[in-house]
Amino acid sequence: MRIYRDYRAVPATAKGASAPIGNFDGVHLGHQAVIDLARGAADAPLGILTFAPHPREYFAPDAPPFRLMSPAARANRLAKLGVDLLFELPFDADMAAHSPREFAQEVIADGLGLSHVVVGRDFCFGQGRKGTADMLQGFGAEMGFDVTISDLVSGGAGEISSTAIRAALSRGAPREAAAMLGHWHRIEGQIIKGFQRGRELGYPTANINIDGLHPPRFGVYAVLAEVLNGPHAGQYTGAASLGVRPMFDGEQANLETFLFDFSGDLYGADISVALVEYLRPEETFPSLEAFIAQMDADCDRARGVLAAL
Ligand SMILES: Cc1cc2nc3c(=O)[nH]c(=O)nc-3n(C[C@H](O)[C@H](O)[C@H](O)COP(=O)(O)O)c2cc1C
Ligand SMILES: Nc1ncnc2c1ncn2[C@@H]1O[C@H](COP(=O)(O)OP(=O)(O)O)[C@@H](O)[C@H]1O
Repeated sequence: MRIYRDYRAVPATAKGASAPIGNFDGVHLGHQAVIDLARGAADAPLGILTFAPHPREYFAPDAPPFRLMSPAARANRLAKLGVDLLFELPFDADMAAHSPREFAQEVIADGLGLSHVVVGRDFCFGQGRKGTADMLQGFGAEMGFDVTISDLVSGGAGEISSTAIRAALSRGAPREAAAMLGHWHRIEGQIIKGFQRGRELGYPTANINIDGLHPPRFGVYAVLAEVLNGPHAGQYTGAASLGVRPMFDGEQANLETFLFDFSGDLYGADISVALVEYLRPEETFPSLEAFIAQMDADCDRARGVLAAL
């Protein structure tokens, strides 16, 4: 998958793609359906037209974090779906100032040269969100690209949306989130140094920062982990603690993963951690012995959960 960030500098070899437009936060089943429509619509490379940062982050930079995934995690997921060309355009003052017509002309037609575009029925675009899916179809007829308008995909229990997935994660229901995502909810990042306490407790953990991401319910989870690079790259099972570590008066929330049956140095590698089951909230314990006994019990339970998958 090739990634382009400047719509004014897309080479001729990357033009002509068939692409859905959207934020694709989570790359959930609804997103996958529009991606499949774009894949099937034209005999052309499969593209994605998306933005980074998310437009809501641009317009409301101080709002609480809501993203399900970082742009890097989104790119990894899209590459796995067979996307050829990712147009990850910066959402900035220049982009926000495009009227619907200017966006269609300068970005879609001239910049990316898309042959086919797929958007959902509720799609809005351009300055002030004034552009609609029907307007885009009109621009396409004029400017030379086809537009498919997709109906919204619903799951068994209702509409599939990033909002509903966030709500499931906030409740500590990662399986409900996974049913809407079509895959486990994963948190990805680079393994950073913590306070080096874990190894003394017998539970060294691979820590990642969760800044900028929607926080799932804090607590202990059974997890599937993938170390993405470095000498220990591979798949692991584990137990992870998401939160602020009240036992040690932590403040900065992070995700700390203990990998089963592993020892080695993981600092600097990237890890992708899939939340499978919520086991319990974070707690404080009267002694380190009691804390370690609880972590032993957590790991036994997590092994059972993961063995049953
Ligand atoms: C299975 C598991 C359960 C945990 N449960 C708690 C908990 O209930 N309360 C808490 O404060 N920290 C909990 N933690 C986080 C540990 O406090 C943290 O990983 C440890 O202090 C290591 O910190 P460090 O990586 O900064 O050295 C848990 C960690 C694991 C792996
Ligand atoms: N089974 C394991 N699971 C997770 N990390 C491990 C494991 N074994 C060794 N490590 C290494 O130990 C480091 C964590 O040790 P820890 O004492 O918790 O320090 P930190 O506070 O920096 O997280 C990890 O980043 C990794 O390099």
